[in-house]
Amino acid sequence: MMPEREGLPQLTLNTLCTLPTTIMSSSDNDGATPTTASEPDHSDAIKELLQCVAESNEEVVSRNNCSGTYALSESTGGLAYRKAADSVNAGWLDFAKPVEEHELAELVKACDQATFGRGNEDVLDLSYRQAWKLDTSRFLAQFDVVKSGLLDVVHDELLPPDNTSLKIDAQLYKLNVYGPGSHFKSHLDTPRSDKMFGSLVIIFPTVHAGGDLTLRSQEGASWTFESSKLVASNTTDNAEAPRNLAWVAFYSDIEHEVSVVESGYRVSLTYNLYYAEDSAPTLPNLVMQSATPEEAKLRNSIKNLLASPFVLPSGGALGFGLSYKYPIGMSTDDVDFEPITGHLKGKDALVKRICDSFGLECHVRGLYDTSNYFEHESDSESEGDELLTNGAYLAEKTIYVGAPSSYEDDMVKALNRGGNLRILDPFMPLQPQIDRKPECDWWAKGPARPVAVLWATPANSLVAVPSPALAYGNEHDVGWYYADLVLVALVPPYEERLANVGNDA
Ligand SMILES: O=C(O)CCC(=O)C(=O)O
Ligand SMILES: [Fe+2]
Repeated sequence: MMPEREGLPQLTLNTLCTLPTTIMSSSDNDGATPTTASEPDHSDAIKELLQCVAESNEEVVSRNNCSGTYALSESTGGLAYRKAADSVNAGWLDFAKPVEEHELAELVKACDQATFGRGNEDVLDLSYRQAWKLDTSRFLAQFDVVKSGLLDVVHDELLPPDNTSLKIDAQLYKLNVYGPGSHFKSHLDTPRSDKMFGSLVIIFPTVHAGGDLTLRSQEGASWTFESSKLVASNTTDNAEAPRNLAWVAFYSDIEHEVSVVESGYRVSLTYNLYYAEDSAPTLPNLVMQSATPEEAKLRNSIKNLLASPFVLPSGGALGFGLSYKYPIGMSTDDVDFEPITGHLKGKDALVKRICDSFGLECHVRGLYDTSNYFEHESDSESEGDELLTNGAYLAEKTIYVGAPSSYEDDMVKALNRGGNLRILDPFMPLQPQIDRKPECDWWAKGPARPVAVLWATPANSLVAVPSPALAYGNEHDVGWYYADLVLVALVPPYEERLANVGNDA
């Protein structure tokens, strides 16, 4: 069942990184009291260090796709399909040889119109998507994605280099045919599991024009996969030459669209890419061998931040708004964000790798803020001895709130659980910590610990709540949604972290 969450106000955290006028002083201050205006003010220095991390993070270009071609042979280009759902009559196409347009028109006759997911339903809207599809129950392709070796390339290009035992499970999803006028407007691919990270499309060699796939990164950069050209090189000339299919894999939360097919037919297979069940966690402290200059700069800027005695002298946390979105199960039970920590994508994985190398403990968390939800004053006492406090939290699990009437109690209680962190005044992130000497075991049971959080890269938003109006996917699935999350890197007190920061491994 879909949780009722639409009633929750969406807060913006634009002011989250605003620096206060009073801040803690250097390590000789035990952090118990804010400094006054007469004491040295290091806020500009800290601001600059944070700015440098944010800027170098923006400069890092991490891969969100990979692509190529694959030469078909006699036994890998065949496609059998049932002519109708209730018919035993089958059609046969061999893409290793030239395929005539009328054969593809026959295939289209066997297909259904492709729908797409909008909110909670599959809709047929030809202005948004015009294409045909066959479900996997209706066709059999000779092409074997595992034997092709293609997943090994995807593994090398899109999975974190420090997670060598992570395997890819590719699930065949649909056969699609795009004919003249077909297209698919901008969308994200619907998440179908918390293990799903990517999409793979293979395009068979057929003569067609248009139907290119454009991907748009979060940073606004776009890249076009001209599949029509990649397969054209050998669809027109020598009938005997080996024929290549074109393939592309990308993170499925990347916005993408298929341009209008101008002529001919574009036949594709789509796969959903998952982390295989037995995937092992990330290896700690593995150092990148081939960091790009931008990656090295990011590492250096984080190092400079940690090496400053003015930055979180008694410890705290660095917060990084993640660049990618991650699928979360739609459930009335709490869903743990922690497994995502070992499955970060691209640039997000890089940030974690750098923090790991400086000995910072990293966790993916959801950012929730109750400070503006409720009218009553914060710090209300409730059952037991727990102090329930309104404010911004880094939660280890999703917070499910039931009926609107109980938002307040449910949210505040759930957020004040042990394992969560309460951000010390998010609008004054440099305030000294309440606890002078934070214990190492910050995730131990008990009420949420207050912690000073510096935002190295801004949080995009609070944990995204499912919003049907915004959810456009390739076929709807009620079970999952994409969430905006944050990476929290726990920063030990200045003296304790110095050894690791000095270590330039
Ligand atoms: O065919 C393509 O290139 C992409 C198709 C697509 O985005 C989808 O099926 O979700
Ligand atoms: Fe898609």
